[in-house]
Amino acid sequence: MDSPLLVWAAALGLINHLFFHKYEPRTAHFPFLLLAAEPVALLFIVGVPFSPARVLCSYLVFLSSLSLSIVAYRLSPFHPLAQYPGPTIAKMTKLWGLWKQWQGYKHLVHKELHDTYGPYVRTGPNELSVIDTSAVSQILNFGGLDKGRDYESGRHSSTPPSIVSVSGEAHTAKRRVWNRALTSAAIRDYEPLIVKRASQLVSRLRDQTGTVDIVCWFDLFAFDLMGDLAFGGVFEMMQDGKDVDGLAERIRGSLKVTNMSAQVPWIISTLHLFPQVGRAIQEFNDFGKNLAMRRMKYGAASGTKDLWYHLADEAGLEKEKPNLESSAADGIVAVIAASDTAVSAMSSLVWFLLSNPEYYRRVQQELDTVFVDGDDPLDVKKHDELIFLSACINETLRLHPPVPTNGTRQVHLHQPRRIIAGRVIPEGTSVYLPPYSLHRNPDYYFPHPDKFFPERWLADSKFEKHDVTAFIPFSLGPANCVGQKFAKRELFMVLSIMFKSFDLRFADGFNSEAWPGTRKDFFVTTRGPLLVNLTPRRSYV
Ligand code: HEM
Repeated sequence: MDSPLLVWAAALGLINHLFFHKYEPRTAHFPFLLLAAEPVALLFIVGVPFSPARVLCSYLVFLSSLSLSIVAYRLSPFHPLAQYPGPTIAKMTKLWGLWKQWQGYKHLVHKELHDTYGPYVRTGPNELSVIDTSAVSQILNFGGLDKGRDYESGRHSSTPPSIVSVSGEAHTAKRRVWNRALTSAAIRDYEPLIVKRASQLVSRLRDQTGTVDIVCWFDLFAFDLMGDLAFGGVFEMMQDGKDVDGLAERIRGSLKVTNMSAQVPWIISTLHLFPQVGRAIQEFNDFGKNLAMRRMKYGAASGTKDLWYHLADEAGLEKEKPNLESSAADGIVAVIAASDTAVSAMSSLVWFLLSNPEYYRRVQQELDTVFVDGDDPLDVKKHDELIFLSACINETLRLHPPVPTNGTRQVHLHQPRRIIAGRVIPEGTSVYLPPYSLHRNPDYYFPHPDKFFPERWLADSKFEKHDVTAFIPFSLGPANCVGQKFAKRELFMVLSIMFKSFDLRFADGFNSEAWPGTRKDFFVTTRGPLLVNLTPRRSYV
C-alpha cells in the first residue's frame, strides 16, 4: 500500500484532533461531513489513483490516528483533569456510562465510583462527580458555577425555552416569574385544588377492591393536580382510572432520550435533522400550546389564581410579558417537574413505612394524636405538629432522592478556571453533585448511612454524624427546586389523609424487597408497581 497516503492519513488524524480540541464543535453535522470527506480527498491530494482498498486504508489509518490521539491526550498527565482519580474507561470516553444510564442506573454507578475513588471522581473525559460538602455551596449557590450544557442541550431550536432549558439572564427572568408562582401566599391559593384532588384520590382508592398499585394511583393524582394548576384542569386520569392518552409514558420516553442525549450534546442538533425526531418534537410543542390555549379560553380550575396565572404573568408585573409558547413550555415543565418527583417521594415513603412497621405505627399514632376525631387531616395548620412524619419524609428524600444524580454545573469553555474547595476546576469541566451518593456518605450520615432511621432528623437525635449541608434533595442556589414548598405541602396533605383513611400492607406475594431496584434514574426517578392492600380506617371524604 502507498506509504505517503498512510503517513498523510495518520497526520491528518492528529491535525483533526488539534483542530477540534481548539474549536470544540457545538453540532455534529460539520465534523461528520469533514471526517467523512477528508480521507477520500487525501487520495487526490497525495495523487494516488482511486480504489476502494485505498479509500478503506485511508479511513482506517485516519480514524485510528484520530482516536488514539484523543485517548492518549485524555489519559495523559497534560489533561487538565489528570490529577482526579476515576476509571480509565471513563477518562477515555463519555460513551462508557451511556449503557448504564440507558438502563437507569446512573445514580448507582456514581455511588460505586465514589465508594471506590473517594469524594472527587473523574466520571468522563471532561466531567467530575463531587460529594464533598465544602464544595456544595461553592458550586451550587449564588456566585457558584453556571448550569451545565446538559440542561439546554435537549431543546430543539423550535421548542420554546422553559425555565429548565435556559441559563444566565434568561433564567433569572423566568425564575422571577416562577418564584412569584410558588410563594407561600400563592401556594395557599392552590390548596383548594390539592384538597379536591387528594380527597378524590382517597375516594377512588376506597372504590378499589383487592390489590392496588399505589404508584399508579399517585401518578394519576399528580397529573390531575398539575393539569389543574398549570392548565386549568385538563386531565381526569383518576376518574378514568388510567392514563388514557399514555401521556406519562410519552413524557418518560422523552425524558429518557433527552437525558441520554444530554450526555453527548453535540449530537443533538444532528438527531433533530431526522424527520421522525422533528415531528415528535413538534407534536409535543403543539400539545403544550393547545393546553395553554384551552386554559386561556376556560380560565383557572379554581376560579382564582393558579400556576398559569403567574407563569403567563396575567397580572402584568413583568416589563416584557412572556409569550404563549414560552408560558406553555413552563406549564409543561410544571407537570413534569412536579409529578414524577412527588410521586417518587410518596411511593418511597409508603415503601419505607410498610417495610418498617414500627415506624409506620408511629406515624399513624402521631396522626391520630394530631388529628383527633372530626379533625380534617387536610387542615394544613396542623401539619407543623407532624414531627415524626416530617422526619420520615426527610429520611425518604435522603435515601431515595427523587432527582438522584441531578444535572451538572459547568465551568464553560473560555471561562477562567475556578478554585472550588481548594481544587482546580478547569474550563470546559462539567460537575455533578449527585444527591444519592452525597446522602449516603458515612462522613456525613453515621452510623448506618444506608438504613432508614427517621430518628436522625429528630431534635434529640443520638446519631454521631448528621450533616444537613449534605442534604440536597431540592438542590441549592439560584437554580434549586423552585417548587419545594409546594412539594412539601402536597406530601403532607396526601400522606396525612391517606394514612388516616387506610391501613396499608404489602399485597400477598408482592416482592417488596425488589421494589427499590425498580427505581430508575432518568433525571427524575421512574419506579415500578408497588402493590398494596388497603383497609379503610375512617372516612374523611
Ligand atoms: C419531592 C418533590 C421534588 C423534588 C425532590 C424536586 C427536586 C428538584 C431538583 C433536584 C431540581 C434541580 C435543581 C438543580 O438543577 O440544581 C429541581 C428543579 C426544579 N423543580 Fe423540583 N422537585 C420536586 C418537586 C417540584 C414541584 C412540586 C415543582 C413545581 C410545582 C417543581 C418545579 C421545579 C422547577 C421549575 C425546577 C427548575 C428550577 C430552575 O431551573 O430554576 N419541583 N427540582
